[in-house]
Amino acid sequence: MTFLEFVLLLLVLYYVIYVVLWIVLDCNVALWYKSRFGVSLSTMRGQVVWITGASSGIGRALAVSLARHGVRLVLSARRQEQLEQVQDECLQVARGLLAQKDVLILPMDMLQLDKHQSALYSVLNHFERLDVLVNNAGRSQRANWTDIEIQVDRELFELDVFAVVHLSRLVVRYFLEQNGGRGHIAATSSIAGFSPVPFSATYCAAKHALNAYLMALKTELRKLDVTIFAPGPIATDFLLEAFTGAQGGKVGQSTANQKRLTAERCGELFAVALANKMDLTWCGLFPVNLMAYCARNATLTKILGQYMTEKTLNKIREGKL
Ligand SMILES: NC(=O)c1ccc[n+]([C@@H]2O[C@H](COP(=O)([O-])OP(=O)(O)OC[C@H]3O[C@@H](n4cnc5c(N)ncnc54)[C@H](O)[C@@H]3O)[C@@H](O)[C@H]2O)c1
Repeated sequence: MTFLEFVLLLLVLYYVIYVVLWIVLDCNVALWYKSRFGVSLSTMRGQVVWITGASSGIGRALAVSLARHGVRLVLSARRQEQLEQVQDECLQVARGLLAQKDVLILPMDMLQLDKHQSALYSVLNHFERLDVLVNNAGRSQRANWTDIEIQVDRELFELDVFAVVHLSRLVVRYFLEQNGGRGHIAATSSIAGFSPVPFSATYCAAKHALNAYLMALKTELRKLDVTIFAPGPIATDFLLEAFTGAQGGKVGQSTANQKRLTAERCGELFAVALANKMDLTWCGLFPVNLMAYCARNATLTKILGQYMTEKTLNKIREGKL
């Protein structure tokens, strides 16, 4: 065998192994590797992590994963009662690593931008520090592109983009002015944030915009850690509250019996991404993971676009394939 043939063989082997990993793993290879051999979550013990949208789904699962390792938490969402339940769950799994004062409940509506500053003061008064902000609160969408009212585009962007950017700016200023420029901003984006899917045009655009805002932040402030965590379909109740195309509309559907990654697994992987300060990671069951890889590669995206019909894409994201 010539040297060239040997190199080609290695290249083919490399791709074969990678494709197999894309099929069997439920997240990107780097995240899977960090979950096994990366920095342990216990290195975050004592840090203060503020999670928005912590009352249910991914936010709740992330809070529980972090609490297990003694990470101090600020839990924000609109519903106090649900936040109290998450607080109880966190204290239970922490098994003595956390006391009640270590899990602060801070109810807030992300859309009330004028309350963001006082919410940040409350966090700092309570803990005297903040290490990580996780922008997780958000709503999805199901609607035909042509039917979406412009008010819906605006409302979705208000919550999924502008509220996140506003709160993040305040926290980044705190990092710059009182923390030597060090700190960590994270957000729950979506695979739809780099690989558009049908019937969620505003949502796809919002998550793309969010990614761009955060990537731009990282280019300006290199000392800052920025994590974009992009899940595929996850088994949460997010479709109950998801936007439609009509103003005031909600999809009101359950995701029960759909093929989706569990919120618990998603929360664990998100926690690993934070502990390892990863910049862009994603998770999802086959074929979502494979699609995410293709979307990151322009040539593969073109090929995928030619063979995936809108029906197939929709089946995948609705957990029916
Ligand atoms: N479930 C999925 O398949 C999936 C996939 C990719 C990305 N995501 C993203 O994950 C994040 C969490 O969604 P989820 O699936 O856990 O759904 P969820 O509905 O269980 O959680 C959404 C959270 O955001 C909060 N929230 C909504 N509007 C708010 C407001 N105005 N102010 C404060 N909090 C508000 C809710 O109370 C809840 O705590 C969202 O940003 C969503 O876009 C979800």
